[in-house]
Amino acid sequence: MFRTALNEDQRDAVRKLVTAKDYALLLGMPGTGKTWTIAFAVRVLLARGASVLVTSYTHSAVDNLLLKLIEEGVPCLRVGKPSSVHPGVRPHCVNYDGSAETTAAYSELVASARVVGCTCLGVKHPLFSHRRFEYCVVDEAGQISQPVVLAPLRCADVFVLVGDHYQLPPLVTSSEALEAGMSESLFRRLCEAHPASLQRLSYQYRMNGDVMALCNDLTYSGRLRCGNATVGAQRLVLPSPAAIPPPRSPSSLPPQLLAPAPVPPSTGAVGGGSGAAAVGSGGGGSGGGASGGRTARGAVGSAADPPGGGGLRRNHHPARRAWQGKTPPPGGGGGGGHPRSSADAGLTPWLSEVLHPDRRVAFLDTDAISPDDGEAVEAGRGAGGGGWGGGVGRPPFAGLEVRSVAEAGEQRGRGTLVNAVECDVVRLLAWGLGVAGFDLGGVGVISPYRSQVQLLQAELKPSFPALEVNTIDKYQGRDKKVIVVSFVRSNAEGTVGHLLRDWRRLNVALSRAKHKLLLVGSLRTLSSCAVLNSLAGILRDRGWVYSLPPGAHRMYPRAVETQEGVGGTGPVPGGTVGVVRGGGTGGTVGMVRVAGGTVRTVREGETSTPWEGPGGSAAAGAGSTSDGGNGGGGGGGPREDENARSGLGAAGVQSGGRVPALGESGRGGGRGARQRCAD
Ligand SMILES: Nc1ncnc2c1ncn2[C@@H]1O[C@H](COP(=O)(O)OP(=O)(O)OP(=O)(O)O)[C@@H](O)[C@H]1O
Repeated sequence: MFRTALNEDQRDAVRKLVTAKDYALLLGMPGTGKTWTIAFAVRVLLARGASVLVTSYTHSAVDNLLLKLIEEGVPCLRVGKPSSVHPGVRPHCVNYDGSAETTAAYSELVASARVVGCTCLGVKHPLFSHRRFEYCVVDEAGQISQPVVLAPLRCADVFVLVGDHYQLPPLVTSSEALEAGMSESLFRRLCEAHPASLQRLSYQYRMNGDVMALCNDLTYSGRLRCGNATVGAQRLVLPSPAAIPPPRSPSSLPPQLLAPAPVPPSTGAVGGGSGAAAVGSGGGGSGGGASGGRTARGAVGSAADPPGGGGLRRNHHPARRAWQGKTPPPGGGGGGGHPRSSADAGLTPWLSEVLHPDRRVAFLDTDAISPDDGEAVEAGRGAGGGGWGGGVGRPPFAGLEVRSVAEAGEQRGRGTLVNAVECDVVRLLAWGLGVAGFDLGGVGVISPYRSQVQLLQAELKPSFPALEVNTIDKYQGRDKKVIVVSFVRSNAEGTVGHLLRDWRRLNVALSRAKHKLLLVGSLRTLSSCAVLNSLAGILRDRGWVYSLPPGAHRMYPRAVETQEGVGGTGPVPGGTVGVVRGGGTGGTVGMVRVAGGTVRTVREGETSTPWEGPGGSAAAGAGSTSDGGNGGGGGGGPREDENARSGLGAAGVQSGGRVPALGESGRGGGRGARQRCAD
């Protein structure tokens, strides 16, 4: 009867859901098949003659479930504006064909449907005033506030809440509402009050063994398991790894390389190379199979590291040479064969190293990139003579405050927080993946800060349109083969901010990658916060910290070139320049904060006039707190600078900053302010 094969946990879950007398709870860790299981349970209920209301907070979550049901041939009715509904579900929208010409006919459609899908807020539609269902299934229930979830629950005799309260809680921005406990979902409350009603799903089908081990160590205490050995062994496959050229010192770049070059295609091999067989095959790595991450730890630390050892700290150790030897020789591969100067000889081929398929998780530490001793600055200056965008302390934009990259990794404006060095590193990673023939549609770049997302989008999308850049919050429920996280925070004071201190946001960020997880940040800064220090400890223990060499973000000439053409798209409004930089290509780029927190890159020489460029309003994106699903939920998003957030309370960290183990309440976190400024 059913095509879906369930694992043991999923079978237990279906049993629990269909036999519930009043309610049941399903806690599904990332990628454990919640949608898969609910769809199965709904079909069982239908076979027993029941009716089911399928709901969630966002349109995308409702449609995700309906798509699965539609795929299985289940007749569904969708209530909601067709323009907000997934195209695959649209034909199932109520009265989509226009055949119901009267209100009575319209109501009859809803009254007779056995499976109806609608957002929680959509249930306020008059069509639901007389309609009752035997069951109501709420997906992503851990993210829905109590007043919102009550609306659909009152339409049914039995309800099922599905979620994971180890991921982000409901978004609440009002401090009054927070004090009243509104950031705690009903799902969480019931899980804690009535654990007997709870069924857990533990077998995940998303992350490879190393990514899963990281989530297990930090959040799930080893309870997350691989659904099968194939999932555990997944790794990046690069069609042409040898096409990644060797690094160059920016000072040695020949002038012809400073002209714009074609952007590598997002798919297909670029250049040749013979290293593919060496690095693209085999299912090695660790943590595969169905064992928990903790038990695999010892093995992971040794066997999973690429030959030559993982981790930056060992970067210059002779033992690493064997692995480095897999990268193309100087001048080889698809790098264009430009002659390398003697200054290039000792450079670490970090891009080839971190993109090596055996390195399935890596923290790329930026601390050595711009050391205070000026070493990196030396590397960053060079051809073009502009150094860091016209020189430290020399504002190229009259009347605008300038902060130089050399002074701090992060740059703050009023309401914005960006890190241009991280942006450069991410650009190189995307470029390297593209050069190696990887489809960039399989890459997601995420950051906690909306302004960093805007910077990344402005600088990366023109060159790499297939790449998806978004906030961590918006990525909940999503996955990609490769995930790159830009942490942003890098400062001498060790200030991390509320967004990153929320372990649930961190958990979401770490659990999105299927084949490769690359974390970009300042380990020194991040280690000053308890939760992130735990993460740093785990990464160090496993040998997954890779220290980027000085000047790393400027080493690969082709990628430096991609900066060209991504600058300003309109006149510069008044505001604060967060960062000014050059890169030796003659096109100095600056960051400008404009009203509403929107950040634009601009070119030297542009004037401070009101913004009229494409993309319209400077306030676009600011203050929006939902994914476009339903609105509501708490007004404008908080600003991203820490000052603006002060007074909102501590977010999501239990006493001592420890991440609560599975089964612990973590209530301190739940009561804390949720700073989803990124949304
Ligand atoms: N029993 C199973 N056997 C094989 N594959 C499965 C099984 N259950 C789920 N999957 C696969 O696991 C993947 C994740 O499933 P699903 O989207 O239902 O997970 P989820 O828990 O809803 O994910 P998220 O964490 O994004 O909410 C899907 O590709 C699905 O096909």
